[in-house]
Amino acid sequence: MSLKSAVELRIPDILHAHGQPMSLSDLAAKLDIHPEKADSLRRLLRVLVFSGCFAIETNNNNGDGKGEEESYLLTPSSRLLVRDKDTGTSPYLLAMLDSVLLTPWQSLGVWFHTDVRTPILKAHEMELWGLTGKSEGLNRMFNEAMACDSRLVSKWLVQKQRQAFVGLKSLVDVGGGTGGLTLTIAEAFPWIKCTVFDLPHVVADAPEGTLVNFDGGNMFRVHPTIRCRHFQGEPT
Ligand SMILES: C[S@@+](CC[C@H](N)C(=O)[O-])C[C@H]1O[C@@H](n2cnc3c(N)ncnc32)[C@H](O)[C@@H]1O
Repeated sequence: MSLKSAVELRIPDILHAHGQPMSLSDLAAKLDIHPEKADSLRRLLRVLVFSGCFAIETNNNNGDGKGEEESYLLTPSSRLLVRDKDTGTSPYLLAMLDSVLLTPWQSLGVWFHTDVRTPILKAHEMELWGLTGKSEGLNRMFNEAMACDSRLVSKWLVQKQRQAFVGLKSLVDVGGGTGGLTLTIAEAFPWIKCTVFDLPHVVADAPEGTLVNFDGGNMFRVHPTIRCRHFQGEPT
């Protein structure tokens, strides 16, 4: 939850934009937090330094051990939290730490005594993809989370695994979300007719005017005629 707070406060973006170690006082000023919370900010950052999310530098401007000030900087893991088109994974982190996914943990022990299929179903009386179909905000949050996760690997896939696409004329990404992965494939291999198949409320949130066709339906009821399928994650 400390990391979630840091992402909500956009600390990774601020440290990234600063371009050099940032002092606690500069960071507090930039965040515009309540003056009484400066020490709480220092404690929050300490926790995240301890877990390797941020690094700390101590500057002694006078060289006499007095007037030392801590400065913070990104590490390789927190660099992945900078909101960036290709590698930013903040949307994924925020979705995974959203109350809709944390609430089921509160009744995990009880769930073991029941015949209910998943802890999410037990807590919300509906599976995750049903819940996203009922709330536009939740739908968008999860679609962005899935897309940023896919973007992280999509460049590697089309550059390092090109042979997997040789000879393909068409491809359907079943459960392909809003096309985070398939858009990269379509741009890299424009001769492949790419389609994303996902639930209607998900494809409704997909970008328009791209090289990818979007088709909405339930994968357990509709079986498109295709020669290559991409699956990610467990079917619900
Ligand atoms: C782990 S996510 C995969 C996300 C995707 N690979 C991307 O890049 O965004 C699983 C996807 O399966 C979809 N899904 C779940 N149940 C489905 C069903 N019955 N029919 C079609 N799609 C379904 C969800 O809507 C979700 O987008």
